Amino acid sequence: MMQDVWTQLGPAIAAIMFSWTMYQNYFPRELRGHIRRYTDKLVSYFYPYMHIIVHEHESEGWFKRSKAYVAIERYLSKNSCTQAKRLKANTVKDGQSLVLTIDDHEEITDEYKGEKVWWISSQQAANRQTIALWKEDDKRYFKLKFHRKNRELITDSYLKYVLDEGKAISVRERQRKLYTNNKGEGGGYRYRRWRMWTGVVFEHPSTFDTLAMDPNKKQEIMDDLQTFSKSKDYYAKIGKAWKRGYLLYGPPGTGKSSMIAAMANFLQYDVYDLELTSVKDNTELRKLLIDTTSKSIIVIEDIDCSLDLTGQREKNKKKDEEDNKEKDEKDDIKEKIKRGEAKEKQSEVTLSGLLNFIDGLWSAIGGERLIVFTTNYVEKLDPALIRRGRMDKHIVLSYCCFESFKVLAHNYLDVVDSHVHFREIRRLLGEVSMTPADIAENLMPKSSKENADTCLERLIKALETAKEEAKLKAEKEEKERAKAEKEEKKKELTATEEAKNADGVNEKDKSESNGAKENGDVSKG
Ligand SMILES: Nc1ncnc2c1ncn2[C@@H]1O[C@H](COP(=O)(O)OP(=O)(O)OP(=O)(O)O)[C@@H](O)[C@H]1O
Ligand SMILES: [Mg+2]
Repeated sequence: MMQDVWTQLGPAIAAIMFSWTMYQNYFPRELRGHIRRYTDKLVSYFYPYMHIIVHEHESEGWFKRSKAYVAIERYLSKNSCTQAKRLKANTVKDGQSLVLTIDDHEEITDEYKGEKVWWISSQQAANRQTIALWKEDDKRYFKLKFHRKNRELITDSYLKYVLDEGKAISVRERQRKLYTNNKGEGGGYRYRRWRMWTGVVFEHPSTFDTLAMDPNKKQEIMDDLQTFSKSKDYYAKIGKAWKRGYLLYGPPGTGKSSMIAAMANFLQYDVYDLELTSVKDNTELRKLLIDTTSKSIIVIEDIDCSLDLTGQREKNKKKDEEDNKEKDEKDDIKEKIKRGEAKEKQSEVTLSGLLNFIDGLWSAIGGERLIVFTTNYVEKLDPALIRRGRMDKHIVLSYCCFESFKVLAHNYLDVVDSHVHFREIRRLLGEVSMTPADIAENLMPKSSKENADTCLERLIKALETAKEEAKLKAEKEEKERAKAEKEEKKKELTATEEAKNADGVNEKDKSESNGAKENGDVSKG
């Protein structure tokens, strides 16, 4: 039976193929175009579906894959595993993981607002007859098929949704990087631009869960970050560049750097750690800014040490003074060169250059960026640098409170909620200041024999020692203060006595001179 069917079908197929070849070879091109147009029209009467094609490579920039194609590929990878029978694996994250997507000529179904659409992955064979310098690959494309009645839904919102989702998946799954700027020396512009930032894989394990701080404050920061990352339209509406400045300040070891890592992990951002002292001048600073990508945190640690900002400001004000100083410096450098001990040239970045970096016209390029400054001495910074709008949120990270300690005890020792030593620790933390870094060091088991009890006991001892030291220091300071006060009083007393004596002498001189005057007058009289 089956054999009969094939026997009849064989010649028919052969005839169709023959006619097709004849048609392709002998019909004039223009005529074929007309025929195609009319057949398409005819088909569209009976066939209610429409197609949109997205090519892998756009005509210009042949070597670069189309961003839309890549986004669609990522979007489809969500459904491909469950629907497609043949999958294609692409490596991402520098070869560390695979993204599965539909293979050529596979079809998967998607649903949007209750309407069905179909995605087909296809390829068009390359023109093998062309003589080219490189071997031309087959041209891949995605074909989106949908019902005519959904035309507006698909073109107005579905395509945007697919692209946004695809991009979001790429961002979520990308290998995040930690960049640092290179010293801008040597080479032409191209060379320097190529190597403006050097990146390594960002793998800091700090998260908001591991960060010890007041839970309410922590939640507030997380909410702030979350709101920022979702406020693209809002920022556009109020006419502000989509960026936010954070100033983190507090004593060393209170978690400023740890918080930056936690922020990056929370928002899935890259980190650009900017070493200001290596930046040659304001122009290079601007180039560095332009070279950063969206969804990133630009960090300047210890901003007070990076530049002599107050000095720079005064410099601007007192230009004459500066000119003289510069001359002296130049003479000094010449002298040093003579002696062969000239140091590397210092950064010429100025406060106004930095202010421009934070909120000048160029800062809006790229969007979705956090700028974070850290410092141990907030009072040293120029108010212009940290005013709201530049540094929108000021966060103080301070000594460890009991709530912060509980987070550390949980993380380091798996002690949840309570322990017999907690009362004592709570009392001591109320009396003495210790940084989370010091607390953490005491809580960390140093050998396999140590357990939660021994670590907490060590912490109590350390807190008691710190309390004793603080007491001794306070006593010493009090003594010094009393001594200084005493000396001050003594000085004041001597000064008043000297003044009194001087007054006495003056009075005497006065009366003597008056006496002489009177005598003179009398003698005159
Ligand atoms: N709030 C905190 N929560 C959890 N761990 C902390 C905290 N603060 C400090 N630590 C621990 O102490 C170490 C040092 O902290 P970190 O480098 O974040 O301090 P810092 O404030 O940046 O100090 P510096 O001002 O010296 O740069 C971290 O590796 C971390 O283990
Ligand atoms: Mg730090």
